[in-house]
Order: sequence, then structure tokens, then C-alpha cells
Amino acid sequence: MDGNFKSGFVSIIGRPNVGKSTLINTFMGERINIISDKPQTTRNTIRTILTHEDYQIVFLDTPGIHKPKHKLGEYMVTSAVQSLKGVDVVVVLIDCSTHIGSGDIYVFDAVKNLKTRKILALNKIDKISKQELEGVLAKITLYENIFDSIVPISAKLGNNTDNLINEIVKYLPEGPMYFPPDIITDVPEKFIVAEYIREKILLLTKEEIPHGTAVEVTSMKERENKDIIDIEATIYCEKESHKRIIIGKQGSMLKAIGSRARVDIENLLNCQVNLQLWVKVKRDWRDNLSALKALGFN
Ligand SMILES: Nc1nc2c(ncn2[C@@H]2O[C@H](COP(=O)(O)OP(=O)(O)OP(=O)(O)O)[C@@H](O)[C@H]2O)c(=O)[nH]1
Repeated sequence: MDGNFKSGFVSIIGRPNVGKSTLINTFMGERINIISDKPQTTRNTIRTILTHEDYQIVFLDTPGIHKPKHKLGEYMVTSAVQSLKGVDVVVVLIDCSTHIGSGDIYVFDAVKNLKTRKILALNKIDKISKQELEGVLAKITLYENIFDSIVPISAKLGNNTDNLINEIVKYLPEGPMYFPPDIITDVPEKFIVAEYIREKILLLTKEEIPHGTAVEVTSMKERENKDIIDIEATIYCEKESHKRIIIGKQGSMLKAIGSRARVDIENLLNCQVNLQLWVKVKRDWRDNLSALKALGFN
């Protein structure tokens, strides 16, 4: 570098499940955003800040772009497209281990006319052969004029992700440090704690339950003179039958969710945690605007 500090905002977009959160976590070397193999895991735009002596990148992790089915879906798409305005670089992520289809083309169309610099990152190359990658690259030539750079990566294994960072930095303007160097996210701890709990629900329950849940951390208190934090959180679900599943036989499911979440939260907060979980039914919360607001979706 020539000594001039570069900084800017970078949006990572792509259809659900392509690996956006995994990529940010790999860049950061820490688990910040929740990851699951079920699509539509990320609901809010989360800012993650990567500071290096020569640059600072503020990543915006956006909900996957997809065709909205209900109000929460609409919110997620609006949030994704909104985040493209006013950023310095857009990284479009696709999963090249699956067929490049209308979902990806929908994303290409969404960015086509943006003046912003655009990088296409072909993710999950660890899942395909060299030959298959060549096939993907050949197919992509149809769209390559949309992008300033094309970079194949494996977000999960960290393959070629340094190169992607270099490409991003190349397009960043000279600028100030927006956040102090030790700040890695502007999301309150409460939100991350709630996301960790939701991640365990996604991991441990099946079918319609995961997307019908929201988690609210209602209290986080440090015990006086003790290195222990008491946390209370409420899991909202849509039906009585879901509530029964989330609680499980004699509370076994809730216990499993709680103990796994607790390990992650203790790592995050670096101290002992006492976690109390409650389950409540809030019918149709996904279509209810005031319920969405109460749960932090603005
Ligand atoms: N094999 C492989 N799997 C990956 C890679 N990147 C992500 N995954 C997996 O793909 C799944 C989805 O990853 P996420 O990072 O949650 O995807 P996302 O795009 O943030 O998903 P949404 O939040 O739903 O939009 C997870 O099971 C990841 O482990 C990769 O490079 N290789």
C-alpha cells in the first residue's frame, strides 16, 4: 500500500444460503453472524467492521434476496436492496456448487444498473471439481460485463478469500476510520445473544418451526462481585403445537437449545452465563407489524 488509508461500506448480497454469513465470519475470524443450513437465517442487516492498518471495511450482511411470501419476507428484500444504495462496493455471492438459476439472475438484475463497483464471488468451490468450476466460469461469461472482478472462493475453508479482500480494497476510496479499531460490530450484545439462541432452534428443530420463531432477550444482568451473567430470553412461536415441540418431552428440547446456546454466549461474553428460556405463542407475528417492531425489525 502507498500509505493512504482506505475505507468504505461493502454490501454482500446473494440469494439465501449462498454463504454470506460464513464469508463474513471467515473474514473476521470470529463467529458473529449466525449460520445454519436452512435458508433465510439472517433477518436484519448487521454491520461488521474489519480494521487493518491500511484499511477499514464495514460489511453489511443482508438478508438473502428472494421473492417475498409474507410481510417479514418483504421487509427482508427491502432491507437487502436498500443496503445497495450508498455503498462503495457490492459483492454478489453465488453458490457455484448448485445450478445457476433464476434466483441468481434475479440478483444480477438487481445490481445491473448500480453505478457502484461490483465483484462476483463464486462460493463453495470446495464442493466442485476444477472442470465443473470451468463450466461455471463459462456460463458466467454471459454476465461478466456486469462485474468489475470475478473471484472464486470457499468461504468455509477460507480459500482465496484474501484475494477477495484485496479486490475489495482495490475499489475502496481513501477515507477515514469510521469506527475505533477494536469495534467489530455495531450490533448490541443482546441481539447477538438472541441470534445465538435462534441459531440453536434452527439447528435442533425441523420444518416450519424455525422460521416461525423469534427470540427476544428480556434481561441481561451481571451478578454483583461475581463473574456471572444472568440472561432471560423469550422464544416466540406461532402455534401451541410449536411451543410443545420447542419445549420437548419434559423440557428436553428447550434444555438442549439452552445448553448449546449458553456455550456460545459464554465464549462471546467471556464469562459464566446462567440462561433462562421461556416459550410464548404469538400468533402470526410474522404478518403483524407491531409484533415485528417489538422484536426489533424496523
Ligand atoms: N462446502 C461449503 N459450504 C459452505 C461454504 N460457504 C457456506 N457454506 C454452507 O452453506 C450454508 C449456508 O451458509 P450461510 O453463511 O448461513 O448462508 P447465508 O447466505 O448467510 O444464508 P441466509 O442468511 O439464509 O441468507 C451453511 O451450511 C454453510 O456452512 C463453502 O465455501 N463451502
